Amino acid sequence: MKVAVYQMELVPGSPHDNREKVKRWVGSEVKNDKPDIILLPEMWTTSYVLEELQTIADDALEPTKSFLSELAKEYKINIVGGSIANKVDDKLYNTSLVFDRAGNLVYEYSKMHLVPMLNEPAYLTGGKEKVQTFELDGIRMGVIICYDLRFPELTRKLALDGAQVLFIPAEWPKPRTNHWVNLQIARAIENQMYVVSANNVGTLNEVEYTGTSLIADPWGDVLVKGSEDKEETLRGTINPDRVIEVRKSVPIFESRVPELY
Ligand SMILES: O=C(O)CCC(=O)C(=O)O
Repeated sequence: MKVAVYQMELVPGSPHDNREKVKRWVGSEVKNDKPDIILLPEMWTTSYVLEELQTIADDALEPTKSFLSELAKEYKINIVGGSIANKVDDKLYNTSLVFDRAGNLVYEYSKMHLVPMLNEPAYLTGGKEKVQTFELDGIRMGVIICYDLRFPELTRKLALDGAQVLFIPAEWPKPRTNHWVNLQIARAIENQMYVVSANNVGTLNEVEYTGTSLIADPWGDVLVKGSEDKEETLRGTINPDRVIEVRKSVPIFESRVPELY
């Protein structure tokens, strides 16, 4: 399964411009070498303009849900649509949308861990639904959003439910780059799964975002890593046999004793 990640520089506060950017990017990536699945960053329609979100967020996932569904259908590709600011009954959620090649919404997840360091709880509401895995082209996968990466029990739950691939849309700031990179590799090693992330780049309100999106394999080897400051595309391949191979050679899932911890 071929993956393309959009490490994107967002246009703050302009969902229309960001949707146009994504449309152009998908068009050119498909022409270059058609991926099976694409990944976008966190809050890619609006960027991190928390104070403006009440006016510019999607309304019950629209219009971005229809936009991504049409893109998936037109190009016959799977889309892990990063996440978007989503208003439901005046509450704002940070919601990820996943589409199959026919444009069907196969999963949605609202970020459950809100970031105190960025004052997110003052603006956003945490998702309350239990996490689930989803399947695309016969491969079981999961998605978490940015700060969720710091909670290993969340990713472990997805792995125990059969996920072989973890997607992470993010808007992760530069001062904590080492946490961003090392925690992703840790999640790949401890769960013996692929980790595929899309962070953004650029600066907003004096916060610099750190790029370094990556694709790590189930051994924890980084197959490809983005720069810290350039918009770019990362490409890699997911091979489910590699997950099985690694899980056989170091059988941690068989060695667990969860009744003791
Ligand atoms: O955990 C961090 O250091 C950054 C998290 C973050 O920026 C986010 O969840 O949007």
